Amino acid sequence: MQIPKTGSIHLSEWQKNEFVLTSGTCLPHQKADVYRAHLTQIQYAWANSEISEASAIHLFKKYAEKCSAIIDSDKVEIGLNNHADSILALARCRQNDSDKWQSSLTTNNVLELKCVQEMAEAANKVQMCQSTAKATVRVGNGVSTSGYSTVLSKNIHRNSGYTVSLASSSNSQTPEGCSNILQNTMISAFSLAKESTTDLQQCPSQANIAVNHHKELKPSVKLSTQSVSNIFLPTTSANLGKRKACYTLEDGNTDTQLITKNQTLTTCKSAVDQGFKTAKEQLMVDQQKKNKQTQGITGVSVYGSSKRSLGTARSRNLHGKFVPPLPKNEDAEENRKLYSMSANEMNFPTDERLKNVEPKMIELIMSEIMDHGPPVKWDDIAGLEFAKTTIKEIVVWPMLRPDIFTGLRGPPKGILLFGPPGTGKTLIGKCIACQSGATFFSISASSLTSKWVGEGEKMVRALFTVARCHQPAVIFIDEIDSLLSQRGEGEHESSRRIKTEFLVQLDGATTSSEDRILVVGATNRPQEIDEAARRRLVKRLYIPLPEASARKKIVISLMSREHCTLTDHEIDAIVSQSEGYSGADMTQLCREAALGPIRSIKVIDISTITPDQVRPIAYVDFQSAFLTVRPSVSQKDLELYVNWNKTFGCGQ
Ligand SMILES: Nc1ncnc2c1ncn2[C@@H]1O[C@H](COP(=O)(O)OP(=O)(O)OP(=O)(O)O)[C@@H](O)[C@H]1O
Repeated sequence: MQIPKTGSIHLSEWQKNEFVLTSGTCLPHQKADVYRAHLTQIQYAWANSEISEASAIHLFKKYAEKCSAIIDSDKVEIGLNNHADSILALARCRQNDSDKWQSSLTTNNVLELKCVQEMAEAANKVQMCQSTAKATVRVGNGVSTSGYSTVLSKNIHRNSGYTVSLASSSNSQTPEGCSNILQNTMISAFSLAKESTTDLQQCPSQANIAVNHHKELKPSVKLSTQSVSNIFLPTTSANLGKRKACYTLEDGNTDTQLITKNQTLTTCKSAVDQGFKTAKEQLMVDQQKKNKQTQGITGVSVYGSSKRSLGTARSRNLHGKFVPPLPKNEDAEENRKLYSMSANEMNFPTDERLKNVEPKMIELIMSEIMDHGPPVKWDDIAGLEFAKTTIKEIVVWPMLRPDIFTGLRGPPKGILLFGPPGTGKTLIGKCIACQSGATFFSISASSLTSKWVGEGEKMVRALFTVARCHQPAVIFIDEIDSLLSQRGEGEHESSRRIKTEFLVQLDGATTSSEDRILVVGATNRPQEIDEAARRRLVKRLYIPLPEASARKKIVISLMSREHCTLTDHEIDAIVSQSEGYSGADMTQLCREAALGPIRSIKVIDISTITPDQVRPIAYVDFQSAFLTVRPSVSQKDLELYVNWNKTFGCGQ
């Protein structure tokens, strides 16, 4: 064994202690005392340059670890930690009496505590028996620097539930001397604590009291609920000139900075810290680790916290950029994997409401039904002025200002957009979501009945549940007629169940004033929707074919992004020629015309031609396009819409 040889490490004392250790009859607390004494001696020796820095670090670490192993061990035979456990258990029992308990202890009234006053008195007594040595004690958030302080803290904690550190400055009055006096103080502190639940409750948070008994200073007491007192051992008076360190620990600074000649104690401290942790410190470290883990996982969570993050992401301002709830980049695969894991596997806090929903369904809804496309502005929708104005008034404003649109002004929970295909119903649904800051879920009703055979009903339930978690939300159901068609003889059982579930969910959204969910149904066959469903979709808006002005707007808008030579006159000619075309037809017409210049390139040149060599789109290309792109809506169908609008529609 490596034994320091000279000076303040008294060889005889060291050997005597070693003998106690190896006697075989040594009790845990005696062993701990021996190690503590060793630690003290090592520090003295180092402070007086009697041993090298390297030796000091090595020895300090070694004995600090040994000491800690005894103090922190919960085993009755070899450890001392059981007392603390008993106190904590006792405290917990008391705590159960009142969950709402709050400590009455404050930094001001703690000075009036009997135990604190007694401790101050004890400090004075210790001071009397001190030599001229000096000690500096600082209270901080840092971990204990010396095994010695920890041992003292432990002793006191065992008895009182308080963590108290005493700075002893004497090399002759090593901890035993001080702790004897402190024992009495702490016993009374504990008695005091026992008398009051309040005081016992203080145990977990541990009032840390540090007594500064610097000779020239009056004893002072500091208390901080989360701090661990620190103590730095002093030098002897005989070696003041050789004193190595000015030890400083700032309150609240866990990265202790010890200003020493060679930063020695810092090294020493970190060496000690690595192996020497009190039970409380270990608990705090473990707790922090746990918290970090939870936060880390929550960071990628889509549910639970995501409810907030999605909410934030979507609560953009009116013209803010649409932020998709899921990143559409290489992380998508990662997210996909995460969603496919069950909530339990992921071990993150899920939204309570999602607990009964199959993770598989949540994944589908998040990845396939929740829309992540580019934002749509009202201006992107050509024409349809009446529908747009109505929707802004009855849906978007109420969603933006639910505080004003209350009671009778409350928004409808379901609207129906009906009209010929390709007239912008989906665009409107998306625009409502974007402009009202809502999450947009878009699903085709036919996929509910065909894609998730046997599971459509569950899917409807899951969809509304997820939407509820991401409010405000717009659920757009295309081809809603296939979901809500009138009941007939041949109606399949599963379709009937889906429909029932949908109506139940819609009713739920309607009756709950807190839910900010809007169902937008779109159909080309409004006449097939049954009465019950029609009644629930209170606002039924006709989305007709685009008028001339709207068609012109579509052409101009699409051509503005291309290299084209269309004159105003030519555009007007295209508009008049496209009477009866839907918005989608107009788009298709423009696409077809845009291919004209490419078609005029010789096949042999297609691989070498540069983009600027491709000629601009011209009127002639539209003439050709009209030959292949025909209107998709028949006059007969149009009449049907107009009639249905007259009967059930809410428009002009
Ligand atoms: N009013 C419009 N303004 C601008 N573009 C439009 C308009 N109507 C349709 N379009 C174009 O047609 C495409 C299809 O429109 P959308 O999907 O909204 O029609 P829809 O009425 O939902 O059709 P469907 O009934 O077949 O589902 C749009 O992407 C857009 O390019």
